[in-house]
Amino acid sequence: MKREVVVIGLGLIGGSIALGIRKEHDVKMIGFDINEDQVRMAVSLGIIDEKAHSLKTAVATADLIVLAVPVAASEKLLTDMLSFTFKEGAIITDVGSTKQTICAKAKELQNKVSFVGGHPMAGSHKSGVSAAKVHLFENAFYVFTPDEVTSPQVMDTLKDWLKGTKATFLEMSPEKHDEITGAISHFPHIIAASLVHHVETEEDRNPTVTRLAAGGFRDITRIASSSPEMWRDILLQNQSSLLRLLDTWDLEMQKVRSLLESSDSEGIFSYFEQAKHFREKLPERKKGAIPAFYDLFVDVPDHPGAISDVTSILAQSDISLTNIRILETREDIMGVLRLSFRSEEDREQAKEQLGLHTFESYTL
Ligand SMILES: NC(=O)c1ccc[n+]([C@@H]2O[C@H](COP(=O)([O-])OP(=O)(O)OC[C@H]3O[C@@H](n4cnc5c(N)ncnc54)[C@H](O)[C@@H]3O)[C@@H](O)[C@H]2O)c1
Ligand SMILES: O=C(O)C(=O)C[C@]1(C(=O)O)C=C[C@@H](O)C=C1
Repeated sequence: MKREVVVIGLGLIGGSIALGIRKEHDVKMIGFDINEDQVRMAVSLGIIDEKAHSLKTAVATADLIVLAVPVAASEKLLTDMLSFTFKEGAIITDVGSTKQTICAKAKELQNKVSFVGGHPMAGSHKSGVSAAKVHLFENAFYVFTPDEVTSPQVMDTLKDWLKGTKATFLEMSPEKHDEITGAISHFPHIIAASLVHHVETEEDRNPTVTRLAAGGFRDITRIASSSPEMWRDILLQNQSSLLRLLDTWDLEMQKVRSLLESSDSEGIFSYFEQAKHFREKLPERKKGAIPAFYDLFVDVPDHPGAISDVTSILAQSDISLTNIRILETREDIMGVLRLSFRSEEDREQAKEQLGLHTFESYTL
């Protein structure tokens, strides 16, 4: 009999985790989602074998249960599970971007089943199972938040289940997790959304502002296209860290204001210089707060056929693209193509091949 895995929430992350598990384990993959379209899509993409008609029944025989729903829904599902029965030795884990509330709630299940909080720290602004990828977490950090009752055997079993994600596992307390992700993930999402609102306000004075909003603005606000439901829940569950970060952010902005008010040329230069140094010291190959995909930017002349020239070169070299996007940043002169690859190796190879055909390309 095959072992059974139940994934609750068949979206970007649930789908990618299911694919990662399937890569290394021959299991019966059962999916559950309140959105029937996502369930149908997950079946047709071969991500799950079948849908769970009743969550309670599916969970009762599962060896592994993965909660991959927005964090408030995870908290609610854990409450529902207080009346469920579980197979002996079963493990529940979640993938939520916050850990304290969920882990505290899961403690109530402690006498029935093992729970280990988890957070694969890579993703995308895209939602839904159609965006799921087996490589999504490759090289990313995957944080676990075991507690004092979690046995080493449970941790080993869970890591074995998830080894197909090719992520780097690490452990920390739920409190530390929320403090750190508050600073490097949750707060930046607030800033991205605020920047978009800021420009929207500016539109009243300057109606062309959105048409001209290009390069830098688009880069820094990509994550403002993420799921509002997911981010509402994250903010509410990491309220105290985020309120503290809003205070320190106010101080940061006051620092910039005073440099500008005093026309402190040297101070303004070193403000940017120090940020550049710190940014460049961040580990490049790891996923996480920094690019979730291996992107390459290619300058393309504005003439018909230029894009197909680029894709043909890649096809001839057997390099697969995971995404291609035209960035309208340099109207009428030169366009920029953003090509996304599955791995660093594919990106390097693409850069080399395009270079041989006089296409200039660069990474950010
Ligand atoms: N998107 C990211 O970049 C990212 C990265 C790491 C972790 N996470 C975390 O992963 C979780 C899922 O995020 P996602 O990006 O996959 O979202 P998603 O919107 O792609 O998928 C979530 C799915 O959960 C389903 N769902 C919602 N409530 C449910 C319920 N009560 N029962 C069953 N299904 C339910 C939705 O219908 C949807 O299909 C969130 O907790 C998020 O914090 C997200
Ligand atoms: O790349 C993105 O779009 C993301 O926002 C991914 C991101 C992040 O902030 O890095 C978002 C939330 C998750 O909990 C983990 C990863």
